[in-house]
Amino acid sequence: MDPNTPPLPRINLPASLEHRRIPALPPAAYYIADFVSEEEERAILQKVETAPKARWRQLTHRRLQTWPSDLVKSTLLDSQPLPDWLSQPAITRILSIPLSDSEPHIFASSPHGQPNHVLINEYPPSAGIMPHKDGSAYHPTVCTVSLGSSLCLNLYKSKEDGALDPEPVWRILQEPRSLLITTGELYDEYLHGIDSIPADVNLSEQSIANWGLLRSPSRYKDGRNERQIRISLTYRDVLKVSKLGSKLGAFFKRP
Ligand SMILES: O=C(O)CCC(=O)C(=O)O
Ligand SMILES: [Fe+2]
Repeated sequence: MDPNTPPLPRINLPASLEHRRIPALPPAAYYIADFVSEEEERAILQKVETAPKARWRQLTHRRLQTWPSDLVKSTLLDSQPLPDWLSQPAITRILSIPLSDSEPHIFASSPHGQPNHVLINEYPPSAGIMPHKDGSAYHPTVCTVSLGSSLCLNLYKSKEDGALDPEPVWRILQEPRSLLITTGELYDEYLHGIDSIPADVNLSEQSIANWGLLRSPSRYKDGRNERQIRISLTYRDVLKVSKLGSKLGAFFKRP
């Protein structure tokens, strides 16, 4: 190849999110299989892995980091911006995709016009997360970048009596380097969770809501996904930001 030929753009984003809407789901969820390149994935994983030890919070089966900091009473103490490696390329790319031909990007109607908080979860192969809702601290738009391994996110509905129906209503397969965006009813009315199992099974066009948008559906034609370590980056806009944060920052300082 001519050494002067510029490298081909590795990421082809859709012209709008509408092109990547998951049609089987209530309004609205979007899935972009190739959201970051392999090179970008490696660079982000390296940053996550080499973060200072004090950044990690160890739970029983998984560990997590919060950037720029933990919430205090559902409030983000506005002491530091997100580091570059979390805003580039992910936030820039999210903001560059219009919702539709006639609408701006998905955070245009959120209080800060973009995500201001990132939760990083690391799941060993058999780890998951109990069904839950994300609560009222955030604007109801969740952007999840998956790295390292595929797994299924389950969506559940509460029964009339408020109890959880243990059978998921839908399953979404998240491949490495993908972006999943969930909004609206999916945020307010449904719960989401990840099974604590070493492999996702019974994967098929019938059982996986975003099958038609997967990068490599043929990889799962035996219906199985053996899990490896998966890292997820969850981008959200925290509604309440305290300017006091910069003054209190010293008390909540993170390395
Ligand atoms: O890792 C994921 O995809 C989900 C994480 C999640 O639901 C949360 O941290 O609230
Ligand atoms: Fe969640």
